[in-house]
Amino acid sequence: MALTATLAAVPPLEATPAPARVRAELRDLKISFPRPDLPPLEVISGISMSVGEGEFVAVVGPSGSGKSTILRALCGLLKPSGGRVMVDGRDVTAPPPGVGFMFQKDALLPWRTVSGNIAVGAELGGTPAAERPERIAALIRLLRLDGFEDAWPRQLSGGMRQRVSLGRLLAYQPSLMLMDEPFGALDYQTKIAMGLELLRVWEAERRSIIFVTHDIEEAVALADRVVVFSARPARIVADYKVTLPRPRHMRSMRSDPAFTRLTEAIWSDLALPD
Ligand SMILES: Nc1ncnc2c1ncn2[C@@H]1O[C@H](COP(=O)(O)OP(=O)(O)OP(=O)(O)O)[C@@H](O)[C@H]1O
Repeated sequence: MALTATLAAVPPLEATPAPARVRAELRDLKISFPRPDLPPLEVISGISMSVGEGEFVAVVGPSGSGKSTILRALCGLLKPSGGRVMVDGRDVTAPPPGVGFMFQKDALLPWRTVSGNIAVGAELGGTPAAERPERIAALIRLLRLDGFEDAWPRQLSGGMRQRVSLGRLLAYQPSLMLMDEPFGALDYQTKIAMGLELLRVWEAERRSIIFVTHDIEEAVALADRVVVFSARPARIVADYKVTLPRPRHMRSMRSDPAFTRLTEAIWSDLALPD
């Protein structure tokens, strides 16, 4: 595969052909935080990007560059200092309907079972009560949690807990999933397995995803696009289209020269040491 095709940086927003439907859009977004006795801390300095329907976009960048901050802005938890944050064409001023969040640390309710935790998503997402049992059972099968329906969170491994969190997120039926290092706390093998699990689910359900990670290989392995942030104040230093075929197979992909070239290009963008 030609290097230029694999590493083709997506042109700036104005020139990007419109995806089928834009789910989320940041337009010249600026975010600063006030500080006592100091000038405001400028965290985001003019970021423009959009995420199309069913698109999987990974965001990588140095620690403290503002990756979580843009997710919080998309959730309506932060007011921009400038520019616009839009979900489904509307400016975000409060948590928008249809946007679901998943963090590194699971936030399962310890007093609810696996089914009960997934049910929270269905309840919040407005699934009619009569349809919930079937939907929850389908998610339990999809996430390979069969046999653990009645287990308590404390009885689960870290990977299983994140699968339940993912089940709860999917039960909410979000049109946009914001994932902030969801597998960052897991061991290497479980992280790879969870990445594959997420891809399988995403291929079945095709929700739009913004996936923040520190892990360049994870970003390339999972996403349709990888957006690279600079150090704070963040701007976009690259926006790569990942042309690796789907479904993705971790082992063969890791030996694909296109995979290596892309991870190395991002490594250079982030100015990581050799
Ligand atoms: N509510 C807040 N008030 C003041 N400063 C904040 C606030 N939230 C975030 N910051 C600052 O904004 C910067 C970016 O934080 P953010 O959590 O978005 O970075 P990140 O790229 O997600 O980092 P990491 O990769 O380490 O998780 C940091 O310097 C942080 O201290």
